[in-house]
Amino acid sequence: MTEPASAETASVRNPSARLIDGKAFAANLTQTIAQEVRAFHDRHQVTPGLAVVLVGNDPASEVYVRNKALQTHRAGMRSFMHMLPETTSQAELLALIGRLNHDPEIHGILVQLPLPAGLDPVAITNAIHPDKDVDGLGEVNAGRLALGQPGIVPCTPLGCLMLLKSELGGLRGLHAVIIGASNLVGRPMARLLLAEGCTVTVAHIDTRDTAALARQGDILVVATGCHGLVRGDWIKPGAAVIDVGITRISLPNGKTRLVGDVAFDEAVTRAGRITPVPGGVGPMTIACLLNNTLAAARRIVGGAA
Ligand SMILES: Nc1nc2c(c(=O)[nH]1)N[C@@H](CN(C=O)c1ccc(C(=O)N[C@@H](CCC(=O)O)C(=O)O)cc1)CN2
Repeated sequence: MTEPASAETASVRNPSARLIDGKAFAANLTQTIAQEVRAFHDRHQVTPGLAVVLVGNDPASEVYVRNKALQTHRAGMRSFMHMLPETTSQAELLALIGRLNHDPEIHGILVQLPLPAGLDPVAITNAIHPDKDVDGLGEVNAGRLALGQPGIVPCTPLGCLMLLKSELGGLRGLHAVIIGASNLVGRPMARLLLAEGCTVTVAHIDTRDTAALARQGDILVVATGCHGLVRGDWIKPGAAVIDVGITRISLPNGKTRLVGDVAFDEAVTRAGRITPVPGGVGPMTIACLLNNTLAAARRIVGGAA
């Protein structure tokens, strides 16, 4: 009698993973948020407002904050951009955050990272009022997530979780391996997956034999900023691979290209599902920011829809 194909043999016979289309998912989510923003406005005569603060001239950050403003408008919310010079002092930035904390037209505040050297990202993130901390990076919201309490969840891990749940359904009992332990992605991702009932392993810069750990993951989330780190043979056949890395590399023809932390051409022959770069996790980060801003406005205005 022929044995039924396991996830492993099926994936080896079918060498191309299913692409997880984060761009399409994010577009749908943004459309739903826009409808909810209209309903919220009809009920409360309030338009959710998001303040984004950029210090300095990092070209990638400039692209991200421009896209945030564009998507905020598309969702029917108000966008308040604060573009500050590289020379901005910690005291000046804290004073701005203080004003935004008290501004009734602002329901969400975000300071774009990374900040220029000399500014303390921890002190600055913690200065944002927890109810307006739509990045979920301050100690109050991070603490709530660590304790399994409701709060605002960081945008990129929230986006990864939405993609995983829509692809896999329930995650309970799966082994999730996360490579990278940053406060922005790896740590909150671990807490979210733990809350979903996954067994979670976090590999980091000092981990020995990360490849061997990665091979155990039914889910593999990679957020290291080290492009091409994860090779095809690091991936458990049939695994769901979420590539958070985005690096712009130069090509021999003088052009540039965005690539992830996963060697995509190799991974696609082993994984069951995989996010591309671009078009995978990145667009979800901005859609989840809109999601968090609407949720913050709902809480601030009175908890109603
Ligand atoms: N305060 C924060 N700073 C940073 C965060 C964050 O969540 N909060 N995340 C990243 C950058 N980021 C959002 O800020 C971000 C990165 C990438 C994308 C995105 O849509 N990427 C596209 C490609 C875009 C391009 O052409 O360059 C994709 O992957 O398809 C959105 C947001 C660090 N800082």
